[in-house]
Amino acid sequence: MAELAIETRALTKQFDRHLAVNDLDLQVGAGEVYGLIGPNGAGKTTLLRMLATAEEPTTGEIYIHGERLKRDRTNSSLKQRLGYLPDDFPLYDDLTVWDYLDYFARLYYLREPKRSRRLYEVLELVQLTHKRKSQIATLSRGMKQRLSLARTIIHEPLVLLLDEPVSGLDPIARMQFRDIIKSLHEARMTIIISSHVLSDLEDFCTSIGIMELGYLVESASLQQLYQRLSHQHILIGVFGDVEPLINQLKNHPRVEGWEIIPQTEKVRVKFSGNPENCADLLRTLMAANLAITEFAPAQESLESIFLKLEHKQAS
Ligand SMILES: Nc1ncnc2c1ncn2[C@@H]1O[C@H](COP(=O)(O)OP(=O)(O)OP(=O)(O)O)[C@@H](O)[C@H]1O
Repeated sequence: MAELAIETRALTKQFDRHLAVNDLDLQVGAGEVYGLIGPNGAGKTTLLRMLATAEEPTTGEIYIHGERLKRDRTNSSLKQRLGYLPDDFPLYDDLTVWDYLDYFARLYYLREPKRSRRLYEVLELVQLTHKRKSQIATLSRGMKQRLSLARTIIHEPLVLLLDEPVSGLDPIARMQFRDIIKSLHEARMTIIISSHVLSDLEDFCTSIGIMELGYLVESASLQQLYQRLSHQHILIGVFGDVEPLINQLKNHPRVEGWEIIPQTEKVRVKFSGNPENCADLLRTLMAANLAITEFAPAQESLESIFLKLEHKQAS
């Protein structure tokens, strides 16, 4: 893995007799978008709050870019590198978008002319430039969430911690939020984003971690997950008789099974392998002079992969 942006070692948080986060070793590489999935009460918020120094760990350690993070006053510059969007942060309805962001920029000691420049920059990024003079009360829910994100990044943090930022947003608002996350990812920010629904995160995360009952039960890059578990189907069509196709399939080491689709000249093939193996199968069929009319690999969704891992709640 590249340089670690976030690392926790045996991180634990206990509330009375309840372990909300349990002996957690998390590693997030610099520049990753790490999706943290888990059902209600799994410990996601508690973990993010500890990473944001809003909560004191009971035991264990946190490192940000290799530097030990503490809640005391010893490392204020390190804390400046963090941006935290809690799931319930209030907005001030009476303020305009501009005044709200300006207020937070001042809290971070941004001075003019840099402050205005930065405000325009973040407004552009969250697509709210045209709303800068509007009162917050008049914004849609999606716009309010984008404004909250703008506040969270106003001081150009290196690490962004987002607690369920898309829950409650409609599909279009989600898509807009996702596009902004993609831009932040391109700008090499490291992002942890939590949700209790995998499908919210799957298409823009580079890694996924699953929490259940305070434990991190899975943590891997998307690529690793696909490689580890991906069994795919390939729909193959031939012109004419399917028998010669079946004979070829029998001899291919990556073919695990097949099913002839009734009343068609198509076969659904169960296949284990990467895209290169897939290309190899197609080459073999062509070399055998089969009249292929269709060759359509379909990758399994992450959701069904997780169901196989039996993290049913998280899916
Ligand atoms: N301040 C607190 N005092 C006591 N218990 C707490 C406190 N904060 C969290 N907990 C408990 O710790 C557990 C983990 O809660 P947490 O909010 O971290 O989960 P979560 O995964 O973020 O869930 P959600 O999706 O509901 O936000 C829960 O059982 C919760 O009741």
